Amino acid sequence: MSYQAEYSNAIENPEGFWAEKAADLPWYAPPQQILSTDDNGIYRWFADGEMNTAYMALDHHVESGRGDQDAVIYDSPVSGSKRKLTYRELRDEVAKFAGVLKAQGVTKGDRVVIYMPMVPEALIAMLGVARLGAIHSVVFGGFAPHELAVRIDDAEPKVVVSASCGLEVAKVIEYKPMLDQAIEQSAHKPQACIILQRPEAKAELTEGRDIDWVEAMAQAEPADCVPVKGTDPLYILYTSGTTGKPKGVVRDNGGHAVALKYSMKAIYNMQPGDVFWAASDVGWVVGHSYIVYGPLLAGCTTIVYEGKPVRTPDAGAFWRVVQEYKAKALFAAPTAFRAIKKEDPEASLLANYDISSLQTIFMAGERLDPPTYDWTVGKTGKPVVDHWWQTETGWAICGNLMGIEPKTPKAGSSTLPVPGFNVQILGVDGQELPPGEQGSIALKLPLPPSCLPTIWGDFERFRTGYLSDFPGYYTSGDGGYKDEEGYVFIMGRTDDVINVAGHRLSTGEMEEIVAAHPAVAECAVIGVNDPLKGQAPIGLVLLKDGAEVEESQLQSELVAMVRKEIGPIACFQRAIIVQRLPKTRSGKILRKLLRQIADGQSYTVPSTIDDPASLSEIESIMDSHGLVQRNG
Ligand SMILES: CCC(=O)SCCNC(=O)CCNC(=O)[C@H](O)C(C)(C)COP(=O)(O)OP(=O)(O)OC[C@H]1O[C@@H](n2cnc3c(N)ncnc32)[C@H](O)[C@@H]1OP(=O)(O)O
Repeated sequence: MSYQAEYSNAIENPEGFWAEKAADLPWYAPPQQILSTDDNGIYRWFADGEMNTAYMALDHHVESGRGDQDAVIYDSPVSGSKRKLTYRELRDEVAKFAGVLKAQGVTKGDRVVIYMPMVPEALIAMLGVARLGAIHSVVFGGFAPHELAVRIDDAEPKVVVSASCGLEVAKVIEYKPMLDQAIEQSAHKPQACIILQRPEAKAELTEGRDIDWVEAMAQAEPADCVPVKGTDPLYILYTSGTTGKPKGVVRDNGGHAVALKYSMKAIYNMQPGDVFWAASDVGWVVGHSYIVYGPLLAGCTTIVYEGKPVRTPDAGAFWRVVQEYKAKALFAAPTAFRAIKKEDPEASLLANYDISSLQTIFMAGERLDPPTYDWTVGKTGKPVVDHWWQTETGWAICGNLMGIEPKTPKAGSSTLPVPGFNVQILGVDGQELPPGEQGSIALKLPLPPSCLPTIWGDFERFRTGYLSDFPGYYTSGDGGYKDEEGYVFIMGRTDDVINVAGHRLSTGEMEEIVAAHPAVAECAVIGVNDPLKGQAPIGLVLLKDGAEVEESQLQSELVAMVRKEIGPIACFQRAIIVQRLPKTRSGKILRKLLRQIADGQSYTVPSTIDDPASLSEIESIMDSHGLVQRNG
């Protein structure tokens, strides 16, 4: 089948196309209703199908003879441990953990928050929740207590699952005190917390609320899979929006399973039994889709890696893991390869390893810049596939379909739309733009299976945030263009969301934190180009009249505040004092112009500017602080 035939089939006959893909999964009752609309008027997939995602990902494989195959390989250079679980072992652990949750009263539709490091128990917890037809919400371990509290209040979990600690390079991060602080801050109180004690730190358990993972598992009765409808939620995953309140992206069980199973073959060219490695974290959508559900639904072996691309112990870490487990596909964010390139520019450590099992390197999570693309292709000799997707979709919108018809790649492009996604570049008037012209990237409805049907508890936010800019389309929030051959080039966000080391963050939220400093009258936080992390946030701060504070003192206080409220992953390290911020006559800060100045790009002064002199003024302050990049 050619790419074109597959793509046209999915767009022209979506119900037939996805009915066929759904038939590739073991439903309890196969869906008769393939595409329908819900009470909000949103397209939904497989509404009347009956299924259980954990059954499809585990029990089904054991029943069909895959029980002795490795399901999960855990490799943790930071703790010095390795462990393998077969499909049978994983199924049994998951059934027992589902029993632990059931004993706490967790039933279908209940929420369970999971705040865990990269250990197999994180997957066991996720799949255990899915087994009961409950809804998990995994919170990335790099988030601070405040972020966890916001998510606890929104998801209102019956139970929280966590660990005593996470392990970063040469440091132990105690999770349990952060969980305690979060629960103290949140209005909603979970009735129980299940805590995995790790040898590197022992957590104090709160009497009457906290339960020891090992003790609970020892007493647990395995629980059976609970059937759910295709449209019942499997998980909520929070992602940054333009304000401080994250958006709870809701993922259906049915569409998710169908899309991920399809993607494992079509995009990643994986067969049952192959080893797939997504070097991400279960706290991100890449981790949900391609550390946990995609590989397991497809009968592959997945690698859970608790380490970094560098410093664990060196920049050969990725090549070592590929060699040791014969990984066929490696999926990571471009920032990981920039980190390797920085420490080992000639990739000389690669010569120590045999990476012949590796067929393709996949990258996503942020824009893949052409120098990183060229370096990775040049040094590894492997095809590199840049693919573009979002937490909201759960899988790739554009990519190079390695299992259908690999296309000639173009550096800077995520190749072509994936079957099911009708990708269009729209101008401000909603009209499709010709090749080469940059505009908003919009997806014509219906979206294919797995894409979000709502924001948890806030349909209106979903409607206004995604569906109201261009009627009949989903607005991605990313801008870009297509070339004459239809290749899609993603150029970056059109809103105030930034991407730091593959972590999607809100500058609006950082502004709220910075503005809370007693000396700050007003501020703008912008994302500027960063050679390692892709983007980095910087704060431009206007002091209150009479406020007396040294710039360096203010900077360290603001850095500490952002770190405390959001977490270390915000990488907020620079803040400078300015005399005024460039604004329109109606008082809107010209953030895009500030970004262009910092990135050394040419810019057009808008006719609506209040005072054009404010631009040269701010440029000279930013320049004097080394915050203006000189290109070329
Ligand atoms: C396609 C849809 C999507 O976009 S899904 C999102 C995909 N994104 C990803 O997979 C993320 C890719 N990025 C990474 O894996 C890391 O950033 C890599 C490249 C490995 C670099 O790691 P690192 O050197 O730690 O830098 P960083 O910027 O990530 O971390 C900054 C500070 O945060 C800390 N941190 C990080 N992770 C955790 C964690 N799980 N728990 C606790 N702390 C964490 C780091 O230690 C670092 O702290 P510090 O500032 O040094 O004190």
